[in-house]
Amino acid sequence: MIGRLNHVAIAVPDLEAACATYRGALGATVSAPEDLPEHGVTVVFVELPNTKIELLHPFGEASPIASFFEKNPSGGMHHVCYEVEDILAARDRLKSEGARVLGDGEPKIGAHGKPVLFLHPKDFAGTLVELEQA
Ligand SMILES: CC[C@H](C(=O)O)C(=O)SCCNC(=O)CCNC(=O)[C@H](O)C(C)(C)COP(=O)(O)OP(=O)(O)OC[C@H]1O[C@@H](n2cnc3c(N)ncnc32)[C@H](O)[C@@H]1OP(=O)(O)O
Ligand SMILES: [Co+2]
Repeated sequence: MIGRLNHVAIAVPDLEAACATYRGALGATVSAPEDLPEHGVTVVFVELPNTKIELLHPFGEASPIASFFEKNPSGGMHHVCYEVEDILAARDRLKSEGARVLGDGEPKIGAHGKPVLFLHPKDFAGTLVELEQA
């Protein structure tokens, strides 16, 4: 069911500093920051030959990633995003197998303009999983 690795997300306490590190020390191509109010984050994408790194920083008062920094003050790996051919079929299969789909269970449009869903980390080896419609 899951296909390509679309991105690996890293939550960062200082977005500007993280961008400078990826551009400078790592010589990577880094996009401009994009605020996603509906998701409570500001995102930047680091383009790699085979996938992307999503640098995440809280946006607004009710960011779902704010509490992540209470346990991970320096930031760290936040989630992985896999592509699926049919996000609704994937959701229904996962729910039938008892996996917890976060939010109201309906896909929302993500940073790439595609429908996305999130699956509870406790059901996937302690890793927050995002699914994105390919
Ligand atoms: C969609 C736009 C963009 C894109 O790519 O297109 C994005 O990716 S936006 C990304 C930001 N949005 C989200 O992360 C939405 C989904 N996340 C959530 O709903 C919450 O973050 C949730 C439910 C995963 C955790 O919420 P919260 O931290 O408030 O809950 P708890 O503190 O009760 O945590 C429960 C339990 O899970 C552990 N946890 C929390 N976050 C993570 C994580 N990122 N990876 C692994 N584990 C995580 C937390 O430590 C708790 O564990 P416990 O052992 O019970 O202490
Ligand atoms: Co993501």
